[in-house]
Amino acid sequence: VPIQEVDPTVFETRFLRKIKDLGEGHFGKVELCQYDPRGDGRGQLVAVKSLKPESRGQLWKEIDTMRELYHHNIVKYRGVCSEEGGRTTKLIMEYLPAGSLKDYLPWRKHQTDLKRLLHYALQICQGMDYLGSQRFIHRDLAARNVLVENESTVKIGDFGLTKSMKEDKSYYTVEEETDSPVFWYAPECLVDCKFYPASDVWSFGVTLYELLTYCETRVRPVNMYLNKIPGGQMIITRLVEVLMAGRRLPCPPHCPDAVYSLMRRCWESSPENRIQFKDLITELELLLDEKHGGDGLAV
Ligand SMILES: CCCn1cc(-c2nc(Nc3ccc(C(=O)NC)cc3)nc3[nH]ccc23)cn1
Repeated sequence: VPIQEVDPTVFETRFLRKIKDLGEGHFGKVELCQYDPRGDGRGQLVAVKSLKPESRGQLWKEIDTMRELYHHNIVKYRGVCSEEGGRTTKLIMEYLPAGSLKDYLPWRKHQTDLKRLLHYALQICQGMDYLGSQRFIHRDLAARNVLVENESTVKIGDFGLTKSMKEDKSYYTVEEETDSPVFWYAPECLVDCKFYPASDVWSFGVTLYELLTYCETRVRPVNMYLNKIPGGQMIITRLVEVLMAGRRLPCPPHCPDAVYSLMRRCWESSPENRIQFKDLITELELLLDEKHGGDGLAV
C-alpha cells in the first residue's frame, strides 16, 4: 500500500484541543491549542486564529499573506483547519510562549535594558523591511502585535490588516472603516485613508515609543495624545490638528536623544521625508555596535 502522503499544513478539528484564550480583537480571537493526532497528549502546541463569521473572507486573505512570508522575525504559518464543509476556517500558527510585547515588557522591565529594547526594535525593522520587500503594507504595527519568542527574539505576530499593494500602486486605500488603531496612524492615513509603506514607518515610531516606555499604560499613546486634545474628547480631527501643529509624543524617560531623534524621523509629516526601514536598521545597528562603545546611547 503506497505510504499515505499527509499534508502537514492540513489540521483536523477532531485533533485540536483548546487549552486557553491568547488574544481577542475586533477580528475574532486567538486560542492556544494542542494538536494531538496520536492522542498521546504529546502533540505540538499551536496558536489558532478564528474570525467572526462576517469577516471570514478576510481570514483567507490573511492566510494567503502568511503562507508567502518566510522571515526570522515573522511568526510562522503552520496551516489551516477547515471545519465541515469549510464553513469556518482557522489559521494555525506557531505558538510563542511569552506573548506580545504588551504582555511581556511591563513584567520584565528590570531585566530588559536599553540595549535589549533596541535589539527588539532592530528585529521589528528587519521583519518590516522584509514585509515591504514582498510589497505588503502591515497597517497595524504596534507593540500588541509583536510577539516574544524568548528574551532575545521577537516576531511580528498578526497580519489582520495587512494589504498587498496593487502592481501599479505605491499605496493602499482603505475601503472599510474598521475600528482602526488611530494613535498608530500617520496623518495621510487619517486624512486621506491612504497607506504607504512609509505609513508603517510612522507606526514603527509609535511602537519604538512603546518599547522605550516598557508599554506602561500611564504613558501609552492614547493618554499622551488625549491630554493634548482640549476637553479630552477624542475625535480624529482633533488628533489630526495636534499632528498638523507638529505636536508629537514626548521623549520617554531615560530615552537617549539619539533614539528619540529616530522616533522623530519616523514622524515626519510627509511620507517621503520619513526614514525608511532599511535606514532604521543601519542606524539601530550603529547604536548597538560595540565598536562605538555604546557612546551613541549616552542618555
Ligand atoms: C496580536 C493580536 C492577535 N494575537 C496573536 C496572539 C498570539 N499569541 C501567542 N502567544 C501568547 C499570547 C499571549 C500570552 C499571555 O500570557 N498573555 C497574557 C502568552 C502567549 N502566540 C501566537 N502565535 C501566533 C499568534 C499568537 C495573541 N493575540
